Amino acid sequence: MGKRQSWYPGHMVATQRTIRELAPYLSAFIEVIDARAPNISRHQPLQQWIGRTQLIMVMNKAELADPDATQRWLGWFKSHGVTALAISAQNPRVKIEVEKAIRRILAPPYRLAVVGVPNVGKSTLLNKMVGGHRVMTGAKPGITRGPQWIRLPGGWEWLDLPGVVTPRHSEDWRLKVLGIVPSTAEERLLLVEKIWELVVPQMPLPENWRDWGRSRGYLKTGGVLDEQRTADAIVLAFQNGKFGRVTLEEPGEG
Ligand SMILES: Nc1nc2c(ncn2[C@@H]2O[C@H](COP(=O)(O)OP(=O)(O)OP(=O)(O)O)[C@@H](O)[C@H]2O)c(=O)[nH]1
Repeated sequence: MGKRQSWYPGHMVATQRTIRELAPYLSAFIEVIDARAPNISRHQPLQQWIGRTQLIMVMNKAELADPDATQRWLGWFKSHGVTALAISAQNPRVKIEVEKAIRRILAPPYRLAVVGVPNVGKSTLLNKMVGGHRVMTGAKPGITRGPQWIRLPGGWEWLDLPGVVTPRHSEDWRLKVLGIVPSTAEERLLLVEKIWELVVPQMPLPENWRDWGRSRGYLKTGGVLDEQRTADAIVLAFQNGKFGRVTLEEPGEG
């Protein structure tokens, strides 16, 4: 219980202060969200923290999301006056796509920072945007990891800041399914039921997830199914898109 309440609050206070202080010097904040859960993977207070600085919503891991749902989300953001784009940070063309989108709405110099909840692909995106220019500073205790500017030709200035913010609904099963909030082994035995309900209609899969585990040979001594190993494997496979492209929330749901 205690662990749930103290989802690194000290870190959050520091992040909020850093973001508030930096906002006036930046052209835009790039908020990376998970395209499979674009609302609950947002950090709602961010808009308020950054004041009048532009917010660009980047729906990452789009290749894992339902493409029709992604279109609905892009339309929803547009209708709410929010600049949004759907990307795959692992795609080799991502730098070109993101730069093009930014050029459309901002003028140089482009002073940008990437923020977002854990595991949405912030580092992957930043590394793609700055190529080999990223300055790695130690994240170990005792080594200060402050924000650093990475200046590139063409007026691109990326701020390498430890921009992790916390998800608001940290108990939401969807954030656990996506690996944004860590799940316990026990929770994964419940998450697997939800995943199975979602993916069975889309894929040729056995009706019961346990049969999937048996077919993979996830057995303990004596031939008994290893439920935990099966559940862990299913959660991981879902996160990596092995059970198809699934979006977990629709615009306007809540
Ligand atoms: N399938 C897929 N995986 C991605 C994509 N972008 C990042 N990842 C993976 O998602 C995981 C998290 O990526 P990171 O770039 O470390 O995410 P982060 O937001 O910096 O994570 P924190 O350091 O926890 O804040 C890694 O395993 C990446 O390889 C994407 O577009 N598609």
